[in-house]
Amino acid sequence: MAAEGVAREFEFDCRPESDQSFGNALAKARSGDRLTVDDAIELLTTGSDHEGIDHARKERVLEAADRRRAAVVGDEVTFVANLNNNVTTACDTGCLFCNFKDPAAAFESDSPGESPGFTKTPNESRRIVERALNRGIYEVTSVSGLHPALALDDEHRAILASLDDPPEYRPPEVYATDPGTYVDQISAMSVGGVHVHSMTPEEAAHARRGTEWSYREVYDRLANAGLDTVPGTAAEILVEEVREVICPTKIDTQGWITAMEAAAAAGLSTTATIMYGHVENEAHRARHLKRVRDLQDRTGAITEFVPLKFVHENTPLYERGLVDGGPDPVEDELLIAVSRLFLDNVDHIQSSWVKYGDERGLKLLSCGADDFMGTILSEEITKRAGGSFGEARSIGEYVEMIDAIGRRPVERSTDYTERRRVDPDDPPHGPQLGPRADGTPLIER
Ligand SMILES: C[S@@+](CC[C@H](N)C(=O)[O-])C[C@H]1O[C@@H](n2cnc3c(N)ncnc32)[C@H](O)[C@@H]1O
Ligand SMILES: Nc1c(NC[C@H](O)[C@H](O)[C@H](O)CO)[nH]c(=O)[nH]c1=O
Ligand SMILES: N[C@@H](Cc1ccc(O)cc1)C(=O)O
Ligand code: SF4
Repeated sequence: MAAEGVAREFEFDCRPESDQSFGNALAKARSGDRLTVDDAIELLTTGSDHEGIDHARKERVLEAADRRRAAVVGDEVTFVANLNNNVTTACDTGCLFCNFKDPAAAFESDSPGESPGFTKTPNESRRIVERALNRGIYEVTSVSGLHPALALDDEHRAILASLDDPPEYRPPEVYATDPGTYVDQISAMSVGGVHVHSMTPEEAAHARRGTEWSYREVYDRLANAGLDTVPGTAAEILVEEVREVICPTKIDTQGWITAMEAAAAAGLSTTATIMYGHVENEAHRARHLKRVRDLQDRTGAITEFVPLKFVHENTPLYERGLVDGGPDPVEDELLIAVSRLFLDNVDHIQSSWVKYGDERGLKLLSCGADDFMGTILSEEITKRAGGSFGEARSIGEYVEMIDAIGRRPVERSTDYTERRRVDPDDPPHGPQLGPRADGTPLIER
């Protein structure tokens, strides 16, 4: 384990410096002017002309963001009744911030011992979604490792099998469990009117490897199979010098943007994320926000922005001493606030109780965030990285927490087009927007 204070310093080209002043940046933020990257650097650092955070200035940034949130979306706090159903943990991509993955070799039929993670067949996925639908959920989120046997569809499988040296491909027969194709999994999960939120840009890249297919072709076929919206993870930090350190074999910034544009062109709306608090600095965060805002100017397809705090405990970045922890709470607050102020074209900013816990997650709802994520019912990414805030929230817990901070609890659909205000004084509380939801509580405690 890395001891405190021994984290390696990186010689990045991009430094948190600017020609702007904190005062000017704050004035622009308050009056609703579109912010520049330099403005964002000033706000994220509370002034790049001095070391450390100025707490009085920080409060001014948070206050401006909270006001902006109130002006854009009012006092509603939304949440979704959803299920996470990740298909497989097999992944050889080797991102240094990730402990969700297991080496694919551990899943081969002749591998000794039990494999540490899981791979589900399409039938298993269907049964899991069916059961959750009966409990009232209406969204399934599915993000997975890049299993070497996963191909887009049968045609893609045949192409990969015919290549002399196929990229990251091994036939399903090699493995103890066949995950089927992406199209098999999506159509299996697309049952009973559930909304399928799946196929990140990284997964879409895996679904076209070894072919000349465009991302548009891939997302068109997936949409035909029942895909509804796309999670904008795999964004991490959209600056090459950071990706080279934390995820050197992942798609690059341009690849991520191309995939997101293709999803939008295929008629799918998306979320967008940032995974922050590892080796990057405030100038990288600011540039990332600019790339997301530019993308949204072109597509208008991003329904929400999701800041993901880096959870460090069990990750190679931490174990190898490249970082000595994740972001501190002040950085979380400023990141949420500046996301709200900078992304003037994205309506919703999510606070993740999985990453921050309830107490900090609620605080972030007063720093610019207005969405409190989903019930999820199962969680593996953060848990495996060392997070400990649990795997589910009930509608009752949502209502109680949101009411306690004086805001209005609202159940929403994935794309926010359907919304239902929940009356805190009329329990019991259960989901009502799902195709089989009848208001029965999702989780009995
Ligand atoms: C685990 S991957 C699964 C989907 C797919 N393999 C991909 O990379 O897009 C989904 C996302 O989880 C997030 N993630 C992984 N490990 C994390 C960690 N230790 N802390 C915070 N977020 C993490 C990353 O943002 C990553 O893009
Ligand atoms: N922030 C996290 C999420 N957010 C996704 C939501 O649950 C939901 O799918 C989305 O808002 C679309 O409606 N999911 C996680 O599993 N972990 C997070 O940290
Ligand atoms: N699965 C991601 C979170 C996520 C999922 C879907 C989204 O649309 C956005 C974010 C994580 O836990 O880190
Ligand atoms: S972040 Fe995704 S691609 Fe990277 S190692 Fe983890 S599961 Fe694999």
